[in-house]
Amino acid sequence: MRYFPVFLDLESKTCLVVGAGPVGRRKISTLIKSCAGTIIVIDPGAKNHPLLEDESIQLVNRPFKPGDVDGCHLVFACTSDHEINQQVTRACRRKNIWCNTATDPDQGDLVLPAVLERGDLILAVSTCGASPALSARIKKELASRYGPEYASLTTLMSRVRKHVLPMGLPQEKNQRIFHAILDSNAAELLKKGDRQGLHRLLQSLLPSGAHNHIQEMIHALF
Ligand SMILES: C[C@@]1(CC(=O)O)c2cc3[nH]c(cc4nc(cc5[nH]c(cc(n2)[C@H]1CCC(=O)O)[C@@](C)(CC(=O)O)[C@@H]5CCC(=O)O)C(CC(=O)O)=C4CCC(=O)O)c(CCC(=O)O)c3CC(=O)O
Ligand SMILES: NC(=O)C1=CN([C@@H]2O[C@H](COP(=O)(O)OP(=O)(O)OC[C@H]3O[C@@H](n4cnc5c(N)ncnc54)[C@H](O)[C@@H]3O)[C@@H](O)[C@H]2O)C=CC1
Repeated sequence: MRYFPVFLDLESKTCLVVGAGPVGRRKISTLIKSCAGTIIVIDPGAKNHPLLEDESIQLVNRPFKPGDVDGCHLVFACTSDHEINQQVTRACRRKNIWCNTATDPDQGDLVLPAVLERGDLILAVSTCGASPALSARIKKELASRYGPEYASLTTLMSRVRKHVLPMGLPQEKNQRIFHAILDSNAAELLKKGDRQGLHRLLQSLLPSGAHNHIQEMIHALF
């Protein structure tokens, strides 16, 4: 495997995006959504884009200088100028800072996947730089297979787990319960908005000790 797949917790981390064109803005948008701490954006020509008005953004309207990477945990070089992106990656390398580059992936430390977000279910597709168009295509296919009901299914499964694990059943029994829900039509019931159907389904699949938590498990899923 050319790259190590991972999900980063960026809360309270400082991230820098150099270049706020369409490509840089895609990175900024994901950073805002994943609650990164401070997001510094450097671009001499950054226009008044609504994205850049987010309170987590510190916009710097001038060209990049190597010292800009100081104190950053993660840096994105997103200008369309290879030489500038190389200056960014070199500055990061000198300071051991993780760097992504939009123009010369091999010179950076990480590449970004195409991301489908369904609440806490995140489907990320990468071709390790081989074909971003293929990643985007597969993401689109996944979006039609895994609709918005999968955000609710993920919440439901997390709540079921939270109630079932403390019951102290053998691990195989827990596994059987979780897989039985996933093998059922739970996703379809969520999609159809069939609250009573889901309640009945959980009653038939969960151990009786968890039955008094079913209301709580399905709360606000519809
Ligand atoms: C290596 C990587 C570096 C990185 O940015 O981390 C990189 C590099 C490059 N992309 C280029 C082109 C395109 N990139 C896209 C789209 C996306 N590119 C993304 C990631 C990555 N792009 C990383 C590898 C990901 C992987 O391997 O899967 C996505 C998944 C995520 C994101 O950017 O947030 C996002 C999908 C968003 C979505 O739909 O979800 C399209 C769009 C399309 O099809 O519409 C095109 C045109 C079609 C094509 O060229 O395929 C070029 C050539 C530019 C030129 O021609 O000058 C380079 C440079 C090079 O390859 O040298
Ligand atoms: N990784 C990816 O997903 C993709 C990467 N690309 C590559 O990414 C590059 C950037 O794409 P776009 O955003 O469309 O380009 P763009 O040209 O629209 O935006 C680049 C931004 O960088 C800024 N910039 C220029 N010099 C700078 C400096 N010295 N310091 C700070 N900012 C500076 C510009 O003002 C501009 O706003 C393209 O050249 C392309 O090769 C293209 C498509 C997808």
